[in-house]
Amino acid sequence: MANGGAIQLEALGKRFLGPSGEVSALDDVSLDIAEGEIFGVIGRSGAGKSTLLRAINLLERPDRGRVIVGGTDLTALSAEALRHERRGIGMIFQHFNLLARRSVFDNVALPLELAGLPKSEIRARVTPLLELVGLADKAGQVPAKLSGGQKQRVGIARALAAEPKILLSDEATSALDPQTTRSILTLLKDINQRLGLTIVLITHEMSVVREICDRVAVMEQGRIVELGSTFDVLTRPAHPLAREIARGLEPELKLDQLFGERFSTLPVTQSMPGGSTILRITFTGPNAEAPVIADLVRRFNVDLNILSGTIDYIQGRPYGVMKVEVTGAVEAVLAYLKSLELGVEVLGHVRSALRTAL
Ligand SMILES: Nc1ncnc2c1ncn2[C@@H]1O[C@H](COP(=O)(O)OP(=O)(O)OP(=O)(O)O)[C@@H](O)[C@H]1O
Repeated sequence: MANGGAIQLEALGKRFLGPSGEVSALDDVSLDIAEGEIFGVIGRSGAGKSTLLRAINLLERPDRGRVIVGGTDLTALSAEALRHERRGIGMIFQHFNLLARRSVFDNVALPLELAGLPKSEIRARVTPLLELVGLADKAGQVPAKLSGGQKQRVGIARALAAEPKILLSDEATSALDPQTTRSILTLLKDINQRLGLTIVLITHEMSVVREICDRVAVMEQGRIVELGSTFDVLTRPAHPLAREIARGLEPELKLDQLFGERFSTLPVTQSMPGGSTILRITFTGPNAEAPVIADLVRRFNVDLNILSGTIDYIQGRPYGVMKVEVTGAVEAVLAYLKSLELGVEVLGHVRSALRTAL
């Protein structure tokens, strides 16, 4: 089927009756996911991420709207036809969902057994999958003997057994330590590139999104509140929640602890002469790698104290964030930074130590 891994969600709605009344888990959600894309859905607990993911294979049937996968409207299919289409959509889970008594090989073979494939064909499919996920030497082990990362590799191999076009990942790395998370994400990226698989993953960790997603949707109360390339959402978030999540990746700088009661987020006024201003500068665009700090000091003769700085690569593009304390011609500094198309935000102001002492 051409375009088998493309997903179109059209005006999905889903309500649940919870203990405190009706909850709108999906509120008019429309979304196109391209074949071969790694798409992330992020948001707080209860935002509707799982409901959205599970709507893609109709494990959760929406009350309203259409789910079109590879050009086929799943919501219009008979139970039998839906079962068939679902084979094209694999799924992996936070808690792996492996069968404890079955060996690694037999766990991966299970969907093929259920589909009635002959033993020889099952072997011919499972063996290369175990190699793909790096578990060829564990085929005879039971899951209890494996680490969390290895269990998730079994889950991935099992999800791939039916040769799906789409892989849904439901918090697949949430139970893993950061290093194992990284290795699983690397594996998913590898699978995406080698097999051209579309991957839709939900997570509450922006670090996961940053690592592998091409695009990301941010959800809140059943709605998509921000949608864009991972780079754009991380570096230029528009919605307050997206901003908060993106900022969560930056090292925390407690300005009120650093400067005590001299720090204020209120705009600078005449009552605070001689103070300094704290700026957050983001380095993207054509001047992302220009020596801006030295330039500022030279041009405007300001005092500039670097409080924190990070440089990151998102989807292979450099992105830096620096927090600085500027004493002197702040207005001119702000105008200059903006003219360079750098992001700049005033985080607050610090009264001069001298005035406090008086
Ligand atoms: N089967 C259900 N019955 C009743 N309410 C449900 C059911 N499934 C989900 N909900 C509610 O729908 C809303 C969205 O839930 P959902 O699990 O999709 O959110 P989520 O973003 O995946 O959250 P989490 O990260 O905690 O898994 C929540 O308010 C949840 O309590």
